[in-house]
Amino acid sequence: MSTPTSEKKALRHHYRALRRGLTAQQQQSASDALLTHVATYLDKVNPSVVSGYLANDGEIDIAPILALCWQRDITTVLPIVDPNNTRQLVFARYDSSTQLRDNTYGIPEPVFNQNGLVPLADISHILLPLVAFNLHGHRLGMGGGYYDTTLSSNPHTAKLIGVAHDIQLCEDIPIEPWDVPLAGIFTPSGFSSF
Ligand SMILES: Nc1nc2c(c(=O)[nH]1)N(C=O)[C@@H](CNc1ccc(C(=O)N[C@@H](CCC(=O)O)C(=O)O)cc1)CN2
Ligand SMILES: Nc1ncnc2c1ncn2[C@@H]1O[C@H](COP(=O)(O)OP(=O)(O)OP(=O)(O)O)[C@@H](O)[C@H]1O
Repeated sequence: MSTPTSEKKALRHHYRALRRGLTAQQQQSASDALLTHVATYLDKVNPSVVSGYLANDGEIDIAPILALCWQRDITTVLPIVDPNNTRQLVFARYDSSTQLRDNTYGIPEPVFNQNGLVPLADISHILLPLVAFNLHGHRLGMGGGYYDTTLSSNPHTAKLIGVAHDIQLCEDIPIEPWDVPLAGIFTPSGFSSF
């Protein structure tokens, strides 16, 4: 029987393969185009603390965006998969001197250090890596439930903004009760807010 969970699994497989299939040149131009949209947005909203990610598995590379934040004195943080607490993320300060190590999924993340942690409540904007998205603010992530669980079980005021390649647009994303909606999405073709 097809369930939202099994449908999500099949969609994840499809959209992860699509983004991994982009050439290095397509990835580079996607990242360049994204930077121009985000730079305009940063000028407008002047965020205090931005959460990002380090691209993996064909995700669009936002390293230039994080570097731009540093130039503008905007604090940047990265998620850390909490090894002691299933499905929870914590957030650690990230700058050019941050020591990284690979997490359990092979994604680089800051070495856990109590002093470097930034409370979720202090984050103004979270750039969420997506596997697929629709234009109503629904998203499909990697399936760990990390962002959904963290954002639904801890108080926060962060604006949730997805980041994806245009080819990750999918109008039939199954919606489950715990899915936390996005306020907007950046793709190389622009910014949409919902
Ligand atoms: N770059 C990046 N960083 C991120 C995320 C992300 O999606 N992208 N996350 C967003 O949540 C968190 C990590 N969540 C992840 C959840 C599952 C898998 C993953 O590869 N799952 C395997 C199955 C692993 C297993 O259970 O054995 C797979 O689907 O193949 C990766 C990251 C935090 N950091
Ligand atoms: N708020 C929550 N409370 C309890 N379980 C949850 C919650 N959110 C997600 N889960 C669990 O996590 C699993 C993965 O959720 P889902 O398929 O929505 O992941 P995702 O949105 O792709 O992942 P992510 O949030 O990491 O980007 C679900 O099967 C569900 O069991």
